[in-house]
Parts: sequence; structure tokens; C-alpha cells
Amino acid sequence: MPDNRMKDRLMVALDVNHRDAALAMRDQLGDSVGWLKVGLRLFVAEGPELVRDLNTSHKLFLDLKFHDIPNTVAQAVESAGGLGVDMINVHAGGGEEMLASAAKAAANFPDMKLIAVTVLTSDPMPKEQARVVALERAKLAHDAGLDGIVCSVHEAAAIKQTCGTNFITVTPGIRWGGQDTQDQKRVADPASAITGGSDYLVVGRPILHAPNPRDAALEALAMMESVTA
Ligand SMILES: O=c1ccn([C@@H]2O[C@H](COP(=O)(O)O)[C@@H](O)[C@H]2O)c(=O)[nH]1
Repeated sequence: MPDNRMKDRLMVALDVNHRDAALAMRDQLGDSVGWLKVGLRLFVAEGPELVRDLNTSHKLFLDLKFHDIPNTVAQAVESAGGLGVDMINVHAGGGEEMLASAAKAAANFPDMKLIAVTVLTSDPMPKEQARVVALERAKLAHDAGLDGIVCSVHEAAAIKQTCGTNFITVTPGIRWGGQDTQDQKRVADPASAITGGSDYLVVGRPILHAPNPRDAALEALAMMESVTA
């Protein structure tokens, strides 16, 4: 189930390559957002110590998209669990056995959510095909015991309908106000994400590269709030 306050449903992707830049962005955003996301760029540059530090002020999604043989993924999940992060992910393309191994390993960390990437929001496949594949992979993840998935806003409602409202949907590919979509193919604005069944919105460049990142985060939050009662 998502958190109640909109700021606790907004995840900022800290796609920077240096500890100082990450901490400066964290401080600028302050309590305007509830979650930070550490992905490949920052983790490869700075590693687990920074993850632990960021996790003291915000909830943390470690977005490393594990995709390997079942044993290796289970071991990586164990290591991530040891960091005390709030959410991690694997790639659902790794298949049923890999997802089940990951879920078994994650069961040792009951406070950590394990989710699976379905179809990357940058994937150029036609939207209708993406919906079919994302739904198939979401069902696999659900049946393997994962807590949710990463998908685009365009697939979130169908996944909720099939896998249940408690199955978490995390949606990157958020853009608004005519922003450049860059490498993202299946995008939506913050209000549509909320009405479209997204539990957590992931926003990177529209906040990181804004003249004032905190204001950009507040703008996204205002749009999310505009569609709630
Ligand atoms: O399907 C996916 C899975 C993960 N991501 C990650 O989300 C952010 C999006 O950043 P923007 O700058 O807002 O495009 C980034 O960290 C990706 O690695 C995704 O975009 N799509």
C-alpha cells in the first residue's frame, strides 16, 4: 500500500556521480520528498556507505535491477537487505525461478519491499505490446511473491486490476509542462500517474536539472495533490 501523503509517494532519482552532489541534492530537497532513489550511476561511483547515509533522512529505493542466475540474484538481494534499504528491484525478464529465489532471500528482510522491472519505460516497443508484456511479467512477479513492479503509468491500472490494489506500482517516465522526454518513451504527467494507478512516482532529470530542484519537486507534488479529494 502506498504511503498517504503525496510527498511519500514521490521518489527522486539521484542520478549524479559524486557523494557531494548527492548530499547537496538531498539537502536542497529536504523534507519536500519522502524518497530518494539510488541507481547504477551513483552506486557504482560511491557504493553502500553513501546509501546508508542517504537512508538516514529519507526512505531509500536501491534501483540496481538485478538480472542474473537465481543463486547470484538471491545473494545480491541478501546483500542489499543488509544495507537496510526500504525497496530494491530485480528485472522480471530473469524469469520465474530467479524471481522466486529473490523473493525467498527478501523474506529475511520483512521491512524491505522487493519489486520487479517489467518493461523499461525507455523501451521503444509499441505501447499496446508493452502493456501485454508488462502485465505478463507483473503476474509472474506477483505469483513469485514479490511486493510489486516498476512499469509505466500506461500499464499501472491494468496491473492493479489483475494483481490487486496492494501490489505496488512504481512508475518512472514522469514529465510535465512540455518537458523534453529525453530517452523515455512511455511518459505521463504527475496528475495522470496518480489517477492512472501509480503508487510511487520516480522523477529524475525534471527535478535534478531544474533551476530550483525543490521548487520542481513541489510543482510535481501540487499536480499529484490536484487530483485527490
Ligand atoms: O523502466 C524504468 C526503470 C527505471 N528507470 C529509472 O528511473 C529514473 C528516471 O529518470 P528520469 O531522469 O526522470 O528519466 C532513472 O533513474 C532510471 O534509471 C526508468 O526510467 N525506467
